[in-house]
Amino acid sequence: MTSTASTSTVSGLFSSSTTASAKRQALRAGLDSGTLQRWPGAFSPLVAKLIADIGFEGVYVSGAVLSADLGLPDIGLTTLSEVADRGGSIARATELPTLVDADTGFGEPMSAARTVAALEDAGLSGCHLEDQVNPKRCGHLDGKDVVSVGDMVKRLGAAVAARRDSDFVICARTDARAIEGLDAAIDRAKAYVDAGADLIFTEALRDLGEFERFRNAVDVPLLANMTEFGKSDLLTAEQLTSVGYNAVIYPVTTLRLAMGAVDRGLREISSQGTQSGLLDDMQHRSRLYELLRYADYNEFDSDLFDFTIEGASQ
Ligand SMILES: C[C@](O)(C(=O)O)[C@H](CC(=O)O)C(=O)O
Ligand SMILES: [Mg+2]
Repeated sequence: MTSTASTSTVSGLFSSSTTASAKRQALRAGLDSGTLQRWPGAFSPLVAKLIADIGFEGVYVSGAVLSADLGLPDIGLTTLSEVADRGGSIARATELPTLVDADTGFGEPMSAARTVAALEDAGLSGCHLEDQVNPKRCGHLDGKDVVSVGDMVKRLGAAVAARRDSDFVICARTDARAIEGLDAAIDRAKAYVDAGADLIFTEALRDLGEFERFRNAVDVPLLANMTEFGKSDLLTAEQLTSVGYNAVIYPVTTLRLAMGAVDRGLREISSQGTQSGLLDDMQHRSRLYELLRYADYNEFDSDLFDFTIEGASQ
């Protein structure tokens, strides 16, 4: 080491400086705050850093994105270890709380219990468990099915019992709207609250009126899923706030944005033989280095940092 790093410079460089327990408290405080908590999906730890930098309240880790990233469809093929590992890497990269998609809990109630323990160990702030049958599928596709209320209550009960940090948020998702209708979905949500759910994920509601009806019927924090090209209208943060929702996820949005740009960019390189016309669409090296806090690592060891914007070719 060529220089002595101060504690403040080193803080958060190798893992977040906020403890898992403090992040869980922050998540709960956000849900109680009366302000809509906005949690974009991070397809990587780097994206989680950008989400924090732009000023969102939390980070979401999507099962659909995690599967797609592995080149797989979202049909329950991913494992608990893959989700805990990737979710943990993302949670570690940010000071914000991170909620992770735990699908159906990866099996029977005992597996749902083990899922909660593993996700707590990985430093996540909460997870959602859904009432779909195994194998599950994307909640905005037709042909999905749900387990009985009793089976989901057992799944949730096991998850709640396994929790060691009482601030770890257990979110129950009901997929029933698209199968049994809104009233049945609301009844299920009430049963899930009685089973110990802290937050209800109201999947695939159609329009603002349905979100409002859900809000009026259920007395715990509610989460809206603003995924694109699905069954729900894309409501604004203001609209969701106006009907009293507490949290919103944009689960696949950053992946769709990035993949759209990569698709266009690869086509241009293929047709033009160069990427030079694409530079304005790219994140600049200096912005990447800012997000990664390159300069602070350099202060830790001044042999590391050799980049200045002045010296860059573009
Ligand atoms: C929220 C979700 O569970 C996810 O895995 O991100 C998906 C999102 C999507 O496929 O658009 C879902 O709604 O089922
Ligand atoms: Mg999912």
